[in-house]
Amino acid sequence: MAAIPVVDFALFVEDKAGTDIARKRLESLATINKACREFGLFQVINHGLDSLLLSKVLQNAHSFFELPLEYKCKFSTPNNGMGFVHGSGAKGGPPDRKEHFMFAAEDKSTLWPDLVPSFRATCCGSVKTNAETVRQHDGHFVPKPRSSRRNCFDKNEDYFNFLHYPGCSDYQGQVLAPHQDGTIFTIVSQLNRVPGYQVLKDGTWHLVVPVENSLIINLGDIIQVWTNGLYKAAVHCVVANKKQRFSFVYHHVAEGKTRIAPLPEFVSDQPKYKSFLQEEYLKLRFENKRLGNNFEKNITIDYYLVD
Ligand SMILES: O=C(O)CCC(=O)C(=O)O
Ligand SMILES: [Fe+2]
Repeated sequence: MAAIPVVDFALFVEDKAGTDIARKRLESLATINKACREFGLFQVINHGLDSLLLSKVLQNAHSFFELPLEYKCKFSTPNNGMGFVHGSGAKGGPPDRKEHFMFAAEDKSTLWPDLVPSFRATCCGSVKTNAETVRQHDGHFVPKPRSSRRNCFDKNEDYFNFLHYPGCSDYQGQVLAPHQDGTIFTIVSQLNRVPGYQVLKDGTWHLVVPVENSLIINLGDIIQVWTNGLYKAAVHCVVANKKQRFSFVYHHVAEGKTRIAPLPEFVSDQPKYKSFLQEEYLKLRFENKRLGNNFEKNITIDYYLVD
């Protein structure tokens, strides 16, 4: 079975010179490049996200999801998909066996659960450190469009999601349906290291074993379009585990008005995708889900394929 690489990001920040470190950096970049083409995903260690902060995030997730459903539902905002969501999953497909709390990095209107006093501060702290990690490392795997570089990341429209998958003793199937993220990329922390996250490659599902203090970097649709299909948006799902599982997921998106299209340096023949706005694609996906369209009709990036 093909192994999913674990890349050490410390290599890129260490203030060291020399041929040995230069060689290791090049090797890691080659590993990342291969993983992005094959899986659309790799794991990283020494990523700059403080393990103490992540353990606080886990404590908060425990405290919040243990609260009664009735209380948690007060934090639902169905018109924008943010806040607390119980279950969900596309209509016509199996329901997802999970609950989550989603918030946008810059959204001041988020309602925070008062019964978990440190929830908000921990979340906001993680926004900052995630953003720093991205700034430091995204150049190793994100081919940024030169023309729109300036406006693409100026405005932070990123969003975060806490997920809780209750332990399943009588069910072994998927608890989060297979999908690709409509983002540039997504950073997943398998908070309590309970396995479940799987990625599809050549028709086979591969478990992404949670290595201590690691994060999953999973490429989204936007990188697939920018690279004209060279890099894959990871097809991923979560399968049931006897133990409850917590994850913390950071969705990194381009500024809404960014026009997304294959970058010229990746197009040798024909562009495979038509151009679109990042916000238009996210809205289309959300509306499609909200209106309960058929499972088969889920909007994916194939919607923009050139005929
Ligand atoms: O819970 C996980 O590990 C993955 C969640 C996920 O794929 C998502 O939020 O898009
Ligand atoms: Fe996802």
